Amino acid sequence: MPTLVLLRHGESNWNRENLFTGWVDVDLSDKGVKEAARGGELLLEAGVLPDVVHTSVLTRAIRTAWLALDAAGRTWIPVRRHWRLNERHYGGLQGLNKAETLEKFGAEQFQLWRRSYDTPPPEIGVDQASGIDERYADLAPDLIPRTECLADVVARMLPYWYDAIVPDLRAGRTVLVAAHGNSLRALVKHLDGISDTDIAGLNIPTGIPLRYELDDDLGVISSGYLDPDAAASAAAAVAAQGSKK
Ligand SMILES: O=C(O)[C@@H](CO)OP(=O)(O)O
Repeated sequence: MPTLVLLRHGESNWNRENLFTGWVDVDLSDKGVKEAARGGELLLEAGVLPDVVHTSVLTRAIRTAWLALDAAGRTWIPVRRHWRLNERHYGGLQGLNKAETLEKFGAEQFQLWRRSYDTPPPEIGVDQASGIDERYADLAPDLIPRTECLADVVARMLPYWYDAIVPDLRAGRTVLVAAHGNSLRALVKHLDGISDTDIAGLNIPTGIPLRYELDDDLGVISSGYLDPDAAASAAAAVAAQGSKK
């Protein structure tokens, strides 16, 4: 029975400061480092030992994967990284404070940009796009986003799911995916068949492994956080981020 574990990176320095982050390569805060290690301890305690890990190309997910695997005694497993697991590109909101953005544009516009399925934030200019970062040097310029809504993330994430993650699951491996709030919301939407409307209410907490047991056709048999109480309160805190200065 294939097992898939989704792990959002630990708190980043910009999560701590309540800033929209997206593709900006922000590192973990001290609390995030601890959360990542705790995530690995939860894996160990639950006997969920990954055989392979997939991460985005952003430092906060890469470090989280390593810290969690270190705590679980699994640093030696194969690692694959891909930009398709990156956080949603937040366009012109990147670097802005969430509470100030809510105050300036109002709750409705804020929620549309932040959680609607198909309304992207304002686009950034070509010169500001992440193509200047060498980790994206081999990417066709057209593929480098200048903003994304969640529908865009689903569209760019799914090819990696089918091409790289599904084969590992079909081979019977326990697969860890260390990624981001919105790239994981896109994956959970796909796995659980959540509607375009209902996905607005789903928030993923930092550093708490979310385990899926899948059948041979990769349908979901069961899923749950390894620390459900902590996950519920942390997800509620993510949902409320607009009101936190
Ligand atoms: O800023 C971001 O990139 C994301 C994740 O931290 O934020 P939000 O939860 O508001 O989509």
